[in-house]
Amino acid sequence: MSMENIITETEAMDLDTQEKQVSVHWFRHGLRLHDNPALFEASKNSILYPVFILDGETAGTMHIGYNRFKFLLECLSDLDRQLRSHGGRLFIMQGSPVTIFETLKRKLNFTKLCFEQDCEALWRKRDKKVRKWCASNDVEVREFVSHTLWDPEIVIKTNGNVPPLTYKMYLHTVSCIGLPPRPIEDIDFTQVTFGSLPDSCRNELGLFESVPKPEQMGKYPEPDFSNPLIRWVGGETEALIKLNERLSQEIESFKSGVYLSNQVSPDLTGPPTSQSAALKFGCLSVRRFYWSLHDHFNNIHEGRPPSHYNITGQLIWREYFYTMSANNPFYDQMEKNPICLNIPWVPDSDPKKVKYLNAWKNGQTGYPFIDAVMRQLRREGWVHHVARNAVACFLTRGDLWINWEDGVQHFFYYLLDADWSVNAGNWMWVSSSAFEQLLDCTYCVCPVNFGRRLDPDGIYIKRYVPELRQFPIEYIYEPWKAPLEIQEKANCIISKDYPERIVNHVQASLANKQKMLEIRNSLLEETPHCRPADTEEVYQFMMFPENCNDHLCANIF
Ligand SMILES: Cc1cc2nc3c(=O)[nH]c(=O)nc-3n(C[C@H](O)[C@H](O)[C@H](O)COP(=O)(O)OP(=O)(O)OC[C@H]3O[C@@H](n4cnc5c(N)ncnc54)[C@H](O)[C@@H]3O)c2cc1C
Repeated sequence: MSMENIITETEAMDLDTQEKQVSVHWFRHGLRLHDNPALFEASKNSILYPVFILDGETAGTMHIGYNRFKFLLECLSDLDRQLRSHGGRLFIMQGSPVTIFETLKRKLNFTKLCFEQDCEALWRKRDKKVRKWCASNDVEVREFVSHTLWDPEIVIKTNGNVPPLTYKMYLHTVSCIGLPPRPIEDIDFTQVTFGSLPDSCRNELGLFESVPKPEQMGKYPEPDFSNPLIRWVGGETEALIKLNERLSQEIESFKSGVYLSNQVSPDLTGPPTSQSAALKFGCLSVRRFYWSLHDHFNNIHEGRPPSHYNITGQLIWREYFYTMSANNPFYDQMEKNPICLNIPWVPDSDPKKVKYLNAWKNGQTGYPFIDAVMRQLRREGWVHHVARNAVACFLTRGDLWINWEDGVQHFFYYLLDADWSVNAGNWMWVSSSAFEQLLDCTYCVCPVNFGRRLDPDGIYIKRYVPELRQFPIEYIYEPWKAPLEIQEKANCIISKDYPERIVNHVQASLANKQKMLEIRNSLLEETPHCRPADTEEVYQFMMFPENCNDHLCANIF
C-alpha cells in the first residue's frame, strides 16, 4: 500500500470535519488479522489505530519468563510487519490503558474503541476502568467474543446462571446453544485508512519506535536453562503455517480412521505440533482451528454425522476452564476459591517444603522422567500434556504433597501457553482439588513406569538430563538401582553427579492416598462440586493409554 492512505498529523487533528471516525483497536490477546471481528469493526469506515499496551499485566505479562515474553514480542513483530505491508503499523505503547487512551483522545479525538473479549475474571478490573473512562469521554466501546468458541456468559446463563459442574454437563449445555460461529471473512485492507501519531505525543504515550526485545524489557534467559532444543516462534504467520501442517496430519489420520493420535500415542520427542501458545495469544483463531478440523473430517466422512466433540474434545476443555473461571476472581487460589477444596498441604514454614519444591522446580528430584519434564519446561516453555500431568501429580497428591498453587505459579511463569484459567483449572483437576470426585484420587501417575511406557528407549530423558546419557536403558528411569560399577561406567554417580530420589514414590503415594481418604471421611456431607463425570473422562483427560490400569503407568488404589 502506498503512503497515500496514511493521514498526516494535521489531518488527524482536524478529524471532526471529516466523514470517517477515528477508531482504536486495542490488541490484548487476539494477536492476529484473520477472524478478528473487533479489528474488522474498528477498520470499518474509520481511520484506524491498532494499539498494543505494555501495562505489566495484559496478555499475562504480570508473571512472565523470558521464553513467553519473547514469544509475545514475536507475535507483536509479526502483526506490525503485516500491518506495515498494508500501509499501517502496530503502535506499541507502555503505560496504563486509561492514561494512554486519555492522551489519544486529546490528540486524535478518537470516538470508538474495539477489542476482543478477555473473558477471564482476572481482566474485569482493567476493562471496567476503561469502560468507565470511555463512557464519560464519548467513546463508544465495541467488544467481540472470538477468543473462545462460545461466550462463557451465555453458557453460564443457559445452564441456569451457574457454570456447568462437569465437562459432560458443559458439552450438554453448549449442544443446547448450538454450534460455535464460523470465522468471519478477511479484512480488505485496500479499503482501510491507517492513522499516524503526532510527534508531540509519542513520548507521552511511551511509544516504541520498533518492537522491543525481551532484554530491553528487563527479561534475560536463565543461564542454566538457555539454548532451547526446540524453538517456538510466535506470530500469526507461523501459527497459520503450523495449522496447515497440523491439518495435513489430521487429514491423513481421518483417512486412515485413526483419530486423536496425539492422545492415543503421545510423542514426547517428535517435532512440535502444538498450537496451544498460538491459541493462548490468539495468533490463531480457535474458530478457524475448530472449523478447519470439522470441515476436513466431514469432507472425508461424507454422509456420516460429524462427531463434533470428539475430534475437538481438547479445545472444549479449554472452553470449559474459561467458563468455570469467568465469574471467579479467586480461581487460581485455594482458600478463597469456592470451587476448590481446602487440603492441608505441607505448610510453607516446613523446611522440607522449600527443599522439595526447589528440587521439583530445578529438575533435581532424582526421578529422571520428572526432571526431564521440569528442565524442558524452563528451557523451552512447552511440554506435552501427559508430561504436565505427571509433574503436577508428583508435586501434589502423588508424591510431595505440596500445594497446587505453587505449581500454578511456576507453570504460569514458564509456560508459553500459560493461561490464567486453563492453567489453574488443570492444576485443580490433577491435584484432586476440584473437578474430581471429592478427594477421591484413584489415579496417581507413577513417575517411573508412566515415563517408561511413553518413552521406552529413554530418548527424552537423555535429551533433557544429560548426566544420564550414558546410563543403560534398564536403569535410566530408576538410576538409584544401578550398581556402583554401572554408575561409574556411565560417568554418573548417583547423589554426586545426579541426585538421589527425594522420596520413595510407592511409600509417599500410599501415605498421600491415606491422607486424602481421612480428609474425605472427615467431611460431613458431599457438597455439589466440580468433578469428572466418569472414569472414561479421567482416562481421556489424563491421556492414559487404554491398557494403563495395570499398575504400570498409574497407581490405582
Ligand atoms: C497442570 C497443567 C497445566 C496446564 N496449563 C495449561 C495452560 O496454561 N494453557 C494451556 O493452553 N494448556 C494448559 N494445559 C493443557 C495442555 O497440557 C495443553 O493445552 C496441551 O499440552 C497443548 O498441546 P496440544 O496443542 O498438542 O494439544 P491438542 O491435544 O492438540 O489440543 C488442542 C488444543 O486444545 C487445548 N487443550 C488441550 N488440552 C487441554 C486441557 N487439558 N485443558 C485445556 N485446554 C486444552 C489447547 O489449546 C490445545 O492447543 C495444562 C495441563 C496441565 C496438566
